[in-house]
Amino acid sequence: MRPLHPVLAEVTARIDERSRGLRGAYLQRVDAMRQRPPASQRLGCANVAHAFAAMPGDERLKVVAERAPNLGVVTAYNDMLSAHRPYEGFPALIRQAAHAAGATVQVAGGVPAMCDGVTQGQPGMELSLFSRDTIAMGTAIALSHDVFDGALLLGICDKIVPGLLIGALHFGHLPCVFVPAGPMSSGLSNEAKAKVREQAAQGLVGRAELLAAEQAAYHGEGTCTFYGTANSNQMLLEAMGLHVPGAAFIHPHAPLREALTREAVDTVLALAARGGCIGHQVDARCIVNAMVALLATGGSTNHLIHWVAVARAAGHLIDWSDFSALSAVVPLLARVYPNGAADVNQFQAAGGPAFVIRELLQAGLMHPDVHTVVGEGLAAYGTVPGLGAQAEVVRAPVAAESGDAQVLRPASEPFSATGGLQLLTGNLGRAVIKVSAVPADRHVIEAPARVFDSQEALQAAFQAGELTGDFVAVVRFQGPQANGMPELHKLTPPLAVLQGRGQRVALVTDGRMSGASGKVSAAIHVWPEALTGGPLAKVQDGDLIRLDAEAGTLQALVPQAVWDARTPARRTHALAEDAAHGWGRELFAGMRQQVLTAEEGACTWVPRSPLG
Ligand SMILES: O=C(O)[C@H](O)[C@@H](O)[C@H](O)[C@H](O)COP(=O)(O)O
Ligand code: SF4
Repeated sequence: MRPLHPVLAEVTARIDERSRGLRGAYLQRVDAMRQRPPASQRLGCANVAHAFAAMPGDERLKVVAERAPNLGVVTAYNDMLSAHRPYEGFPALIRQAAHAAGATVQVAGGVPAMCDGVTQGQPGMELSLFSRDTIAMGTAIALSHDVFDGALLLGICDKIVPGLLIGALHFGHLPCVFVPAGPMSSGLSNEAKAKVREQAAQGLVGRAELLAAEQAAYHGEGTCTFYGTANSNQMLLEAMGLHVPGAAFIHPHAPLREALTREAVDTVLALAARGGCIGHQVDARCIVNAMVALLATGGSTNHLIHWVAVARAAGHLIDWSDFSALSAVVPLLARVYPNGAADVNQFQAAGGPAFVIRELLQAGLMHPDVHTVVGEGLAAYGTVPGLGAQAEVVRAPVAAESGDAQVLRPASEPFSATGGLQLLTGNLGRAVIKVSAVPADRHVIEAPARVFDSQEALQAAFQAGELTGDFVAVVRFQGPQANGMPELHKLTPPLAVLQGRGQRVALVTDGRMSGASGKVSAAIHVWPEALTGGPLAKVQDGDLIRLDAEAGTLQALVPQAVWDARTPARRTHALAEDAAHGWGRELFAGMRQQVLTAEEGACTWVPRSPLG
């Protein structure tokens, strides 16, 4: 194993340095909570009676008189996400496993979970980003009953894992284990699905054909099989040691899935017995390992927002310059759609997270000496699980070679020498771009601006055949304060059609894209956002815009005096009203008011700093 790469050491050290005060105060609170007596001794009699009133008598005795460990489950089960549908039966299985181990279990609470696939391109998507901190608050409400010796967190998709993690980190004294449910089996490939979408965008196929293709792609229980935000969450939880090793990408109804869930119960009980807790586990090295895992796999751009917020919840301050510094030395080891043709099942079959982690550890590109839920050291996550003779989980080291060199590469011969995510700076603000999914000849785009104040306006211009020649689509007023920073993934098919016709196109927006977005050059998460007078509000149709992912720049090539003389545009009253009403958007007005910038994690619970 090579020594730790100096850039990892340097980035980790600077995170520790800038976070010293925040992290120190956080750990003080964690340790004070850890020193208290067990729940049934520290709460008042009425509290204890209420907490365990509904438990069967023998269990009540165990937890109150015999001080058996009591586990809290926070579940994001619902029928809306194919990924979360399998969770319906998990609590019963977890209860069974806990009883077998002499412990008790209570479902501490449920949290909401939005399916970004259902809301993509719909008004509901404007609640999506804020659902993350709503889930964090729901997790806190569940755990605030304060009668737990450990927690099991059931969640997979986009905002749900970050939300559960942010919430649980505010109970950093607890040992916590995430319990995944696994991916859907492979259906129509993501590339074939995208092709039908582009045909539909051109009117070449009708709704019946498009629906048939979509339903052939999304056809059963489990997480969608592209490498979007949900599956990036799974990869990062493995890299943080917050799953039992190799739990991420096993099908929900595989026999091994049940064994892994049972193992998670034993694991959190053993962690509690050792005095482990999530607050100490998620240290700066753990956060850097997650950042590296994201970069090495071309993971979702949403994690450039969410993991800043997750880090903040544990008292760490990270920013896009940290990601950018790591991206310069972390090789791209995986090509999974949208960064390639394969899906997450093929990624798992080729070696999966275990292969990536083993390769990065060998190359000195991950911290090896970290806390995990199964013990000290990340090497345990370079193994793959299987089912033993007694239906128990057995593990073996992941294969030395990749099972498919088109999907997974060793660190010695990566797909590219740098990670797939790039910071952009310039007179249009700070932004990020995922280059790993963009053809190399589209990494630099210089073309006239076409300015839109909504995604619908761009779609209408496309349908009217107005988007001719080369252009940079500036879609603004999509920031967190404006309308909740929705994903604009519905713009991928029209822009991909135009790119396919040979037009050189790019997107620049203060909004987000989906983790499933890919082949069109997109500078996203631009801040300061247009609503607050940020530079995008000054861009006018015809301005020459240069997006240069190689140089890391995003510029309006407008004479300085002209630029300075411009007054930032304001969105229409109709757009402002639309962003504030309907679909419950009124309920999130407070979050739109106090949300921080994308680079500060779009946190809604942290006071805004004067710079923000
Ligand atoms: O960030 C993400 O990964 C996306 O939000 C993803 O969760 C969402 O479901 C996609 O939009 C679905 O992809 P399609 O819209 O292409 O089906
Ligand atoms: S991956 Fe996206 S579309 Fe699929 S279930 Fe999760 S949130 Fe919904």
